[in-house]
Order: sequence, then structure tokens, then C-alpha cells
Amino acid sequence: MPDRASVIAALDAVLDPKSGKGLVAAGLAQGLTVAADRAGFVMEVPATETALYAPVRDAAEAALKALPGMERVSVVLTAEAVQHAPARRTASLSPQAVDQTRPKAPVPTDRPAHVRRVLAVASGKGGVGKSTVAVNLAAALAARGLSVGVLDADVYGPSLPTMLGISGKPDYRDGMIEPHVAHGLKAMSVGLLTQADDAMIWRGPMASQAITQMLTQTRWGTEEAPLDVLVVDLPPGTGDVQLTLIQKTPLDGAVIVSTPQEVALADARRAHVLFQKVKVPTLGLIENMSGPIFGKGGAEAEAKRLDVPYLGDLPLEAAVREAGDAGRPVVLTDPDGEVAARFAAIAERVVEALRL
Ligand SMILES: Nc1ncnc2c1ncn2[C@@H]1O[C@H](COP(=O)(O)OP(=O)(O)OP(=O)(O)O)[C@@H](O)[C@H]1O
Repeated sequence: MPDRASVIAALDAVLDPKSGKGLVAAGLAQGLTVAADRAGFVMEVPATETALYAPVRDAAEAALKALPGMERVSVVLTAEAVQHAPARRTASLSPQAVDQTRPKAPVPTDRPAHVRRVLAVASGKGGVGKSTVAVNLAAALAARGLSVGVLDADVYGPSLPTMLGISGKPDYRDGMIEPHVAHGLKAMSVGLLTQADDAMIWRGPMASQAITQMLTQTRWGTEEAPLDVLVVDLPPGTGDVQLTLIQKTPLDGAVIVSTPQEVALADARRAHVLFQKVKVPTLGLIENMSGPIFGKGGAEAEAKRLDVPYLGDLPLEAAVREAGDAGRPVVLTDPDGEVAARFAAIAERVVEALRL
């Protein structure tokens, strides 16, 4: 069985391209867990550097897999949560703080035409798998025969183009944006409207303007063929940008994604408070990356505490990431698998809650 010391030695033989140090020495092996025949950790890097670190993640996985007795390896590369909002507002969302940030007059929210329901997928913390859940939940809803759209509103790290394998600026016709169609899903991403990394520098007003435009000026549905549900992948966090967005977006409900760890759960709690303030029902919590490495059950306990439904857990599995990287959600690459079954169950509960 591989022990912790040999895992650390293997990881330190892989070098961080920026500091030149080994991965553990460089502090890039966060939450390193070694248990019997498996090991895993999270590599959290600045969002602008995920491309630089993708080969490093692959090298780390290869190094761990090469250890004798090592059966399962999970290295998750995530972008650091970008905290653009001032700390005094994001540190804790007291009711007063939320009221201060809320404009005095009600903000008009334009419903997109011919869209029956708008569902937000949110997370308090970055890198917990929110976009993965958004695209797979969308695919699971579509598998039930619904017509589904996905709007990637994650101005900090739009990942929908990669996860659905779409690229290129969308067409404009008759004053409307034509969404891309991928795997039967209508899709629009802030990443399709900008050059690769431009989205990273967007700030509140610009971001919410772009999202309002994508929401209301995209031909999601028509009178003859309305869209049943539009899944909106929100930017992670609970700061001003998120608050503005959820105030301006006519949301019928939200699901909150968290990993099992306490720090992510605390952020999930803040996200729920934010939705409560704007009177958007939290349809439930989803635990992602659940299992022996990061733990299990944290989100279910948190859902109980918050008195919101618990929608289920999704295991940490390399196939989930590989499918996402290859532009095809795992629900479609492995429709008979365990993960697809979990998403089908979550989709069923969402359909009930949204009365679709
Ligand atoms: N259950 C899982 N098993 C394995 N890998 C996963 C799982 N869920 C997500 N991932 C991987 O973790 C990384 C982060 O996921 P994702 O981009 O969906 O997170 P996010 O919360 O949307 O991130 P961001 O905050 O940057 O928007 C991706 O590489 C994704 O493929």
C-alpha cells in the first residue's frame, strides 16, 4: 500500500512551472488525502492559469498512478474563487449588509420570452463543480423530454464552451442572438462573446448588463416551441456581482452545489441566505465530490440545518472531469452509469419543485 511519504515524494518530483518547486513544496497539493489504495488532492490555481496547470495535473495523476498498489487517483484542478467584491461586504452577509447593497427601488427583471422556468445553479465557493452540475442537470432534464437551455453567466470563468464543446461567436438574426445547440441543449455563454480570458476582468455593472442581454435577447424559445427550463450557471461567490445578478434575473428557484468540506458548506449557507433575501426559493443542496477523499454527508446535514431539501450527492470520479473536458457531459457519455442515475434523480426532484 502506498504511504503518505511516498505519495508526497512522487508529487514533489512533479514541478510547479511557476515556482520550480515540487507540487507539495509549492503548496499545490491541497487537501491531500491518502487512504489505502487511493489518493487525491485539489490543485487550486488562479483562474487565468488553469491552462498552464492542466498538464501539471495530468503529470501528478500519472505520478500517483505509477505508485505500486495505487488504484484510484483524483487530482482536481480548480480555479481560485475570485473575490472582486470588497471584503467588508462579502465576509458575512448580515441582513443589514444585504439591505445596504440592495437598490432602494425594485429592480425591473425582464423575463426572457417563451421560457417557462429559470433555474439557477449556484455555489458559495469556486471550483466545487457548479458548472459540471449545471450542464449535467440540463442534460438530465433534457433526457426527460423537456426542452432545455443553459446560460453560462460565470463571468469569472466561463466553462460551458469547453464542457459542451461549443465555440465561435453566435449569430444574430432579426435582432436576436441565436444560441448554439449542443447535445440537444440550447447554450449561450459569456465566454462566446469575449476573447478567451477577457471575461476575467468584467466587473459588476458590465457583467450584469451582458447577462441580462444574453437572457432576454437570445432566442431561447419561440411561441410555437417554448423552452421548458433555462439553467443559469451563476458565477461562484456571494458578493456584489452575484447579488446584482440574482436581483436582475427572474429566477424561479436555485440549487446550491457544495463539496462536503466545512469551508465550502459555510459558503453554501451564505448563498442560501442571499437567495432568501431576494425571495428566490432554494430548491435544495447538492453534495459534489462526495466520497472517501473529501468526506460525505456534510451537505445533507447542512440542508437539514437550513431547512431546505437535500437533492443528493455526486461521487468524485475521474470520468466526470474527463467527460467535461471532452465537451460531452458524463450523463451522455455514460447514460447507464451511477452518476447519470444520480442526476436523473436530482432532475426528477427539480421538475417537481418547479412544477414543470
Ligand atoms: N464529481 C466530480 N468528480 C471529478 N471531477 C469533478 C467532479 N465535479 C467537478 N469536477 C471537476 O472539477 C473541476 C471544477 O469543476 P467546475 O468547473 O464544474 O466547477 P465550478 O464550481 O463551476 O468552478 P468555477 O468556480 O471555476 O466556476 C473541473 O475540472 C471538473 O471537471
